[in-house]
Amino acid sequence: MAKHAQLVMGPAGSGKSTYCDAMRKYCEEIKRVVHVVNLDPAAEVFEYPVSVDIKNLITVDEVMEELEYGPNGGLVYAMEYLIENMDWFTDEIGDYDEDYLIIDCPGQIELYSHIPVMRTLVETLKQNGYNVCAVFLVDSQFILDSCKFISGSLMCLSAMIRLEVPHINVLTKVDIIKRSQQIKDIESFLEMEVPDIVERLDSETHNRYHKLNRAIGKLLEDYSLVSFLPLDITDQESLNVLLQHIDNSIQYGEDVEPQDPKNDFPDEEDEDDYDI
Ligand SMILES: Nc1nc2c(ncn2[C@@H]2O[C@H](COP(=O)(O)OP(=O)(O)OP(=O)(O)O)[C@@H](O)[C@H]2O)c(=O)[nH]1
Ligand SMILES: [Mg+2]
Repeated sequence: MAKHAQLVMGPAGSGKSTYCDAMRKYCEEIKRVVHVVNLDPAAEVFEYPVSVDIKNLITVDEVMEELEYGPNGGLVYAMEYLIENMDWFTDEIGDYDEDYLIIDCPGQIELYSHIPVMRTLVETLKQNGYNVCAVFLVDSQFILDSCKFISGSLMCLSAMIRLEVPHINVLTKVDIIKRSQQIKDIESFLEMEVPDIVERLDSETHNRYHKLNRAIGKLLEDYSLVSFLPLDITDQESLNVLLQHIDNSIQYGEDVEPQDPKNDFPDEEDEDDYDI
């Protein structure tokens, strides 16, 4: 039987560890046996029980002390050390062969952009029989205008292209957006077609960038990338919809009906939006 894992990635503070805990709790409620793997060698406090912890292999503090690296260099060194010790990782996850893994990654963006750590990790998981879904989290507050939206989308695209596994982009902290009355701004981005986003971008940038705006728009359109699933972790139904998308992408379970992420925005006035 195929094994299944979510690789939870995204920039610093985007809500990865909070998501891992919320998703773990939700999975436990629906009687799915899950284990959370911590791959952040600088993490200090955990909300979730840690089943596999990179800190048992190496910590950023050790690297900083012994090699006199700074925190970012220390993190990169520790992740490269993990890659050189993939046997350790394979042994550790081997204890949870039957179960679903949720893997909490560090937030340094260079891990996703220009060093091959995540790619090697994904390859190792695949070799061990795992179907992996990349769950890429972006803080919803960072896509509230078209420039940020485009840069967030390109960040997701770069991770997606490097990993070559099913990929789901998630907008986190929607509970905050709901409270601050900015939900309509986010909704308008999620509903917008790429040409409209480019038009909006044009109106916010100098003429000399318009050609570039269109080229970026085409890139995003070609990869069908402007697709985010909004997540309000205070709403069980929001977690349910996201989990169904992830399950569907990695063929977990048999009766999962796919839905268009753009239609799944959690709407306080219309709870029926979530009915599947
Ligand atoms: N209200 C709200 N706060 C959130 C949510 N997700 C995360 N936070 C808060 O955002 C901060 C960062 O969350 P983390 O889960 O630590 O983010 P992270 O991506 O794991 O951060 P790094 O590991 O440092 O990259 C914390 O203060 C969380 O409590 C959310 O869905 N809603
Ligand atoms: Mg974290």
